[in-house]
Amino acid sequence: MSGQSVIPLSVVTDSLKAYKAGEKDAKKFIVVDNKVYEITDFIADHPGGVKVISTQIGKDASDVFHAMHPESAYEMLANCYVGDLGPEDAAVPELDEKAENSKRFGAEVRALRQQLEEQGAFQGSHLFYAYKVLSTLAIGATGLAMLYFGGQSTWVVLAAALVTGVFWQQCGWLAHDFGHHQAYNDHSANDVMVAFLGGFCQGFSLSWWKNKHNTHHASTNVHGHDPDIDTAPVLLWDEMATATFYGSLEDQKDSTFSRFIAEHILPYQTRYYFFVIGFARLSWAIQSLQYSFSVGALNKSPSLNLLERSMLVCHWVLYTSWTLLFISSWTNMLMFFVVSQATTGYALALVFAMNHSGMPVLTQEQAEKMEFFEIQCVTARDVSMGPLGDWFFGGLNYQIEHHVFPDMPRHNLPKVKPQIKALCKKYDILYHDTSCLRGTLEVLQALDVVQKLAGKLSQKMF
Ligand code: HEM
Repeated sequence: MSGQSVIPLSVVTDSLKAYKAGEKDAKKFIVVDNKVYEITDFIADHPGGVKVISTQIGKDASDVFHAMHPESAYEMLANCYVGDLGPEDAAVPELDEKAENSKRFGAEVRALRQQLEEQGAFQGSHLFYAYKVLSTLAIGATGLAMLYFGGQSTWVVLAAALVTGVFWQQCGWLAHDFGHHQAYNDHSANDVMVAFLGGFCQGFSLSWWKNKHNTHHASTNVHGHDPDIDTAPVLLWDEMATATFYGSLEDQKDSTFSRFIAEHILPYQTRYYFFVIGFARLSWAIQSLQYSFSVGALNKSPSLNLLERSMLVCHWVLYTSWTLLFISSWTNMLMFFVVSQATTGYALALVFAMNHSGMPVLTQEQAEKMEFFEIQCVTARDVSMGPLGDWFFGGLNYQIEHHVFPDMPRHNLPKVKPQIKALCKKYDILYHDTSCLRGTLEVLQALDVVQKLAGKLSQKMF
């Protein structure tokens, strides 16, 4: 189609309505920089996965598109071009005061991104990442050496399990950075690093992680869309999820297990929260294996598939053989397994909970009226800490800045913090920056509010 075609905005928004109504054959469109792209056939082949691109059907995907794609994707995007929005649609004239404010905020953040790009703030420091990779591998080597030389002593095995747990956690943060392409401009170089650090060292699948995590970034804390807040029936994080979960039970009269959880477990979730997060690492590692060996690589590349799967297999083979070879008794082997898995579970989950739990959860309708950048600011929590805290959190305590600029290298996030904070202040947009203790209390408070609601719903239902 010629570049002169004008597509009414209603064509795009109607595709969202049709998608929500479950009309599978309806055409699907997105807008990027006031240009309309038809993605109906492309969705299934999207190299970033079906799930994440689907979050943007019928919407203006400009900011999220710019944040997640290399130059090569723009050439592909051009193939889907069908026309421009009309000038009246591009201007979006009838906005209420709140939406207008959000729009102006978004425009300033976009301008800031441009300015920061020109200053090189999105170029990862190779020295920083070399240091991070080597120092993290040194932690892993220390754990291994402890097992090798002291596998007969229960105390040394215990210490080695704690060190291994911290090693996996730090590998997770580094894989996260590479997964967002923070270190290299070449995306495949970053992906190889994720396969090594995330797959081989930590036991998590690159594609599983990207599918889940990028969808989380594209629809942060949006009810029904963000996979990170969909943790039922283990934990419920907000009232909407609670109402949905209990509501769904009415239609499933035969779901004895879910009904048991709803009646006897969830109304006590604050009490068992600290117990259950100890299993987080094991659960994610199992999900990784299931995803990698059933769904496979996101972009369907056989070589990436092979790389991912062999990294995961090597991880488990080496972990098991070193446990069997270096630890002298079965009880110490069991202890090593439990403590190493649980340490990573706690070290990852406590940080994740602090990132978004207890922050506003949005309905799809609320999110549609907000700029991408506003959603990112209001749904994330920054935690102010010293260098040790920054290390433990892997820089994710600058969660607001990370969500506004996911591809910005970790080492530059503290530098842009004052700028994002000032913009939020200027536009009266929530910017929540707190201490580690306060953040933890907020997470527990959120769990408690939901626990009480679960109790009430359970009393009504059973
Ligand atoms: C016609 C529209 C689109 C085209 C042509 C396109 C193209 C691509 C391409 C080529 C890649 C691989 C990039 C790489 O080499 O790393 C990719 C990855 C990705 N895309 Fe898209 N994309 C489109 C729409 C979207 C939309 C609307 C989203 C919304 C969130 C999205 C999110 C992603 C994500 C998260 C990745 C994974 C990036 C990674 O490897 O980490 N894409 N896309």
